[in-house]
Amino acid sequence: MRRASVYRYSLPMEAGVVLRNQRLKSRDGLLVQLWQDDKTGWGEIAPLPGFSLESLDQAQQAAQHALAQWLQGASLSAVASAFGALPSVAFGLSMADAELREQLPTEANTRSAPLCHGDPDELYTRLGALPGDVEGQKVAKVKVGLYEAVGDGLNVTMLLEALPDLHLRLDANRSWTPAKAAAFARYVAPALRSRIVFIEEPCNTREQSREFALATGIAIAWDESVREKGFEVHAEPGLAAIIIKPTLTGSLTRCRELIAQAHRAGLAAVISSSIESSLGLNQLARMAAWLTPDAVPGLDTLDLMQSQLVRRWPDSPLPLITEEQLEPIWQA
Ligand SMILES: O=C(O)CCC(=O)C1=CC=C[C@@H](O)[C@@H]1C(=O)O
Ligand SMILES: [Mg+2]
Repeated sequence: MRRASVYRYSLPMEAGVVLRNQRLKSRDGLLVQLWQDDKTGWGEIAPLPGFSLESLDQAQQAAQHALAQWLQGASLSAVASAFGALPSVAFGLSMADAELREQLPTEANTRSAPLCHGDPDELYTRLGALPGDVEGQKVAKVKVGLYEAVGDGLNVTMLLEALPDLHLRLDANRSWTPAKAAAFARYVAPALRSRIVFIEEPCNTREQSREFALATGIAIAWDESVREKGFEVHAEPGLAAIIIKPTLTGSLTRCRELIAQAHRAGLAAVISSSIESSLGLNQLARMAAWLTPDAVPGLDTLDLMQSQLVRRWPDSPLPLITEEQLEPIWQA
């Protein structure tokens, strides 16, 4: 016997979370729970405002339609894979299905790359205490491109000089012109550059980012590009990794395809958050342990929220909203 429930959640965010010039006051999304005989599985469908093209209402309609088909006996992974245009729905349904069918291993990699912001002294203490990854490397992530490029260069230099075993991932979200990117690099000594694991999308265009990598010796990673029409994974000089945000990318099958392509091309694949709740983040951490065991995932976004949802994230002090506190908005 099959049963399904859909829940809608709205989690208050910390004041001041701004995404692509838009203040995000709450993170809104859906949880889907499936039952079949004595088994159950959860999935999260949470289109990210400013990034996802689908709205939450569209996602909810599509999810309910798909679940109705599943209840009639259709395979959910086949139905989910058909939602190419609604990646958040494809991802959430495919994860619920994978949990139900016990295909998603339970071991999780919750040791993600910390997102660095705020007071430098606090940052040194936090990064100094950071455990190493499988290769013993300490990896943290710093956003750049929000203020002056020269300031970013100085800040990165300060961190790398203060912590000799630190490796940094940087993320510019395509915000630099070639001149600004060059100004940044001028303030990072060549000897320090190899400890920049990569910088995600430094420039406005892919071509400019490639030129930046070649000119500076600083490796780059594709993030936004991975979700653009016609993108194909290829090894390229200066390219170190692709970033995969499953909520923005699609079904588990689609994500696995991209990860396999990256690995075949000799690139790292980094699973990263689209600011999911603690339930979604836990599932991403399980995906990371399973499919990208050599890459520390980018999942340090729970602190942007004021509570956890259904499943706890290790060591998080945030209060938990439990399953019993959720009211289904749809059941069949
Ligand atoms: O990749 C990570 O380590 C965390 C996720 C992260 O940085 C982001 C998630 C979602 C939207 C963006 O603001 C941001 C990004 O720019 O990649
Ligand atoms: Mg980014």
